[in-house]
Amino acid sequence: MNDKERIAQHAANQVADGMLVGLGTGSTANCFIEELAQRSREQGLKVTTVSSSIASAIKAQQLGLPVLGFDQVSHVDLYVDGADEVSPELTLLKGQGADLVREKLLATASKQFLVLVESNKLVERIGQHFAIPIEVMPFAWQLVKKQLEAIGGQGDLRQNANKNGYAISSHGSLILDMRFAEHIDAEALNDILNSIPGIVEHGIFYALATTVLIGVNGQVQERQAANL
Ligand SMILES: O=C(CO)[C@H](O)[C@H](O)COP(=O)(O)O
Repeated sequence: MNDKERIAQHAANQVADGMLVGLGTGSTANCFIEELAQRSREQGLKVTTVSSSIASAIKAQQLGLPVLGFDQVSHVDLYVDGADEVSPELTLLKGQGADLVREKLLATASKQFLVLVESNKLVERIGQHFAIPIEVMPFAWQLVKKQLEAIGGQGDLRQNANKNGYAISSHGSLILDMRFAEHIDAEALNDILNSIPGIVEHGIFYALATTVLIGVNGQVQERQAANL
């Protein structure tokens, strides 16, 4: 079992009977979906799920997990997802996929948000390895980009996988991948991005994670948010 599978199994073991579980998106979230389905099959664990993406919903359904539509849920007990970067204060960078809106909705609505990462995702500051993904209304991208450049942002629209057009999010938005100067910290940037009209959502998840499970050299380390 590798570190990713180990943290996924650890997370699946924290799911209790009757929970409504939010499913994340990406390779780590996929491992968690597999582990959860296995517990449901082999131990009779009864759960309902809601998914942050169509890809994860299909995977969960194929493995026999019940998946509710997003508009059918009014609460979520536990949301489990990966991340691209995790800072020492447990701020996250997410969104290398294109499902930020649902991911942030689940992170905000859940009683607990459990984040699963291998140790290479730990960073000193958000934006250290990746640009910040910013979903924008298609008609607003130039105006938003100009405002981001005014605070020192540099970047451009994300290309699609074939590099023959622009990437489109699950909700039809364009994605600006922007880098910012080191002196703008994640909290300040989060506030700025939340306040610019035309931005649908962005990849900084500030003060949302309740617990981070870190897979490192065959061990699982657990970090709890300071405000708990
Ligand atoms: O935020 C995400 C998708 O929008 C993913 O959770 C993040 O990109 C990590 O993916 P992986 O588990 O494949 O490394």
